[in-house]
Amino acid sequence: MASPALISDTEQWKALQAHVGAIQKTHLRDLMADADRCKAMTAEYEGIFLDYSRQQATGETIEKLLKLAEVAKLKEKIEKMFKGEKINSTENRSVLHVALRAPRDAVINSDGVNVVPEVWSVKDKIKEFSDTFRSGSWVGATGKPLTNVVSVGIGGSFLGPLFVHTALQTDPEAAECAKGRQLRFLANVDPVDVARSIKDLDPETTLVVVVSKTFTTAETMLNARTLKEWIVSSLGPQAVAKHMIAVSTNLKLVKEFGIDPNNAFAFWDWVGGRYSVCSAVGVLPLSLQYGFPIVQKFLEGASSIDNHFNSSSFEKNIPVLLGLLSVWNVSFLGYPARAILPYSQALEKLAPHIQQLSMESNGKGVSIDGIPLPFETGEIDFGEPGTNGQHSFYQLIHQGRVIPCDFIGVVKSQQPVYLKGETVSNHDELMSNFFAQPDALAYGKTPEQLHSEKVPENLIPHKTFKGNRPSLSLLLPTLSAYEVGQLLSIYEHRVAVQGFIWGINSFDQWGVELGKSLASQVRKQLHESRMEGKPVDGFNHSTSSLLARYLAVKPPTPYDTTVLPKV
Ligand SMILES: O=P(O)(O)OC[C@H]1O[C@H](O)[C@H](O)[C@@H](O)[C@@H]1O
Repeated sequence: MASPALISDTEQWKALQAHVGAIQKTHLRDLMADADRCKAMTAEYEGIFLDYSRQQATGETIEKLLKLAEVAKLKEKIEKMFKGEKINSTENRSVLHVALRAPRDAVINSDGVNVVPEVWSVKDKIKEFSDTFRSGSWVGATGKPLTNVVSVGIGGSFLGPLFVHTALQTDPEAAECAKGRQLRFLANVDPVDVARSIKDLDPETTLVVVVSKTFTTAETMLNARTLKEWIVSSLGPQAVAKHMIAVSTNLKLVKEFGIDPNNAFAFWDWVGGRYSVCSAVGVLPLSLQYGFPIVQKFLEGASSIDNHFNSSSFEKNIPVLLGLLSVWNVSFLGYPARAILPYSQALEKLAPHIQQLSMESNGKGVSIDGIPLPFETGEIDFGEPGTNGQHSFYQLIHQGRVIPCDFIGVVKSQQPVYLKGETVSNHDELMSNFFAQPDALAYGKTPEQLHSEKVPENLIPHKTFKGNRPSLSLLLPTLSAYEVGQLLSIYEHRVAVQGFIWGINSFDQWGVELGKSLASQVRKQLHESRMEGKPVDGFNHSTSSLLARYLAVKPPTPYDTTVLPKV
C-alpha cells in the first residue's frame, strides 16, 4: 500500500488525537504523584539530564509518539540527512551542518564527494589566520595589531555566532583567551546599529568580517559598504586589504566587493544559514576572539550530540524526545507557543537564535511535496533568562495562556559568587527559582489551599492557580564551550525532528522572499522621489499616504555627501 501523503492521514496520528481526551482528564498534580512515571520520563547523555515528567503526557503518550515517529520514517530521514542525501528538495541541496563538526577522519558525502577534508581545510585556514591575528603579527594599515572585530551579518550569519559569543564571554577559560579584545556584531541596516557597532572603536585597530552566505543580502551589503567607507575615509583605500575579510559561499562576489580572496573563508550551499554557526560563519569571528582551541571544544560538543542523535534509541534520545514532545504540544494539545527559559545569563541570546532556527525552519504551510497542510506546524518561540522573565511575562504563563516551557539550568555556574552570611550562594538563589517554577506551573494552587491560608474570599479567584501547565527541565553540568555546542546541537536536531514528523521541509525559507521584493519597489520609489522629485506611484492608498508623509521631511544632508555616524 502506498504511504499516505500527509502524516495527519495516518492511523498513528489519529490514535494520538483520540488520546488527547484521556490526557485532558488528568492533572499534572496527579501525574507527578506517580514516581515510576517520573523516573521513566528522563534521559541523560554525558551528564546532560532531561526531565520531561511535567509534560501532559504518560507512558502511553510516549509510545504513541514513538509509533508516529516510525510511520513518519524518522529514523530513515535522520539517516538520509547524515548521508548527505538532498533532503532540502526545493533547493536541491544536502543538509550537512553535522559535517562541520565531524572529526577529521569522518567520511560524509555530498554528491559522492567526502566533504570532511574540505571542512577541515577551511578550519585549518581559520586556525592559522586567527593565530597570526591574535599573536599581533597581522597588523593594520598603520602597523598596529588589531584587537577589535566587528562581524557584519544578519539572520543565520549573526544570531548563532552572537548566541555562542554571549555564552562564552563569562566562561573563565574563554574569557582569559579573549582578554584585551572585543567582538561586536552589526546586523540591522538601521544606521543606529552602525553607530553602536563602531562606537569608541578606531578603524586603525579594527578588523571587519563580512559574513554572508549569499553575499547579496541587502542589509549586510549596505552595512559592509558603510564600514568600508568608515575604514577608507580614515586610513585610505589600501587599508581594506588589512582591515576587511569575509565569510561566504560566494567567493566571486567577495572578490568583486574588494576583499582579497586570500582573506575569504568559504562554506557550502549544503549549510543552511540558520544552521551555519559551526561553519566559518561562527568559527572565524569566534576564533579571532577566543582562539581556535576554544572554538574546537564548542564544535566537539556539537559533534557529541550529533553522535547521540544518530545512534541512541529514540526512547533515550534527547533531541528526538524533545522534538516529539513539541509535536505533541503543538499538533495535539494545540499550544501554539514555546518559552525558552535559561536560568543562565550567559544563555541570554539562546532564545533569539532558536527563534530563527525553529520559526524559519518549521513555520511552513505545505508538506515537503507541496500539499497544503490541514494542521499547524512550528511554534512561536520566545524567551528570556530566568529570573528576569519571572518579573516580566511569567504572569501570563501562570494564570493566562498555557505555554509549554523549556527550563534550562546549569549545575556549576561560570561565575561563582557567595557572600559570607547569606543563606545561599548567588547561583543557588538563581537555581531555587529554576527548581520552583516548574512545580508552580504543574501543581498550581487550589481555592482549598487558599482557604486554609485564610486568604480573603474576594481574592481567592485572583490567587488561584489552575496548574497543569507543561514544562521540561534540562540540566547541564557546566557551561563551557563544550556544553554550549551540545545545547546548540540539541536544539538544531529537535527542530529537524519536528519537521521530519510534520513532513515539511525544515531547510528552506521561501517565506522571507516576498517582503524583500516589495522592499525593492519601495527603495526605488524613495530614490526617485528624493533625487528626481517623482511623486509616489503604484502603491495602495495606505502605503502611498505613509510614504508621502515620510518623504515630506527632507533628510538632514543631501544625497550627494557621505555621512557616517557621529556617536
Ligand atoms: O547569510 P546571508 O546570505 O546574508 O543570509 C542572511 C539571512 O537572510 C535570509 O533572509 C534568510 O532568511 C536567512 O536564513 C539568512 O540567514
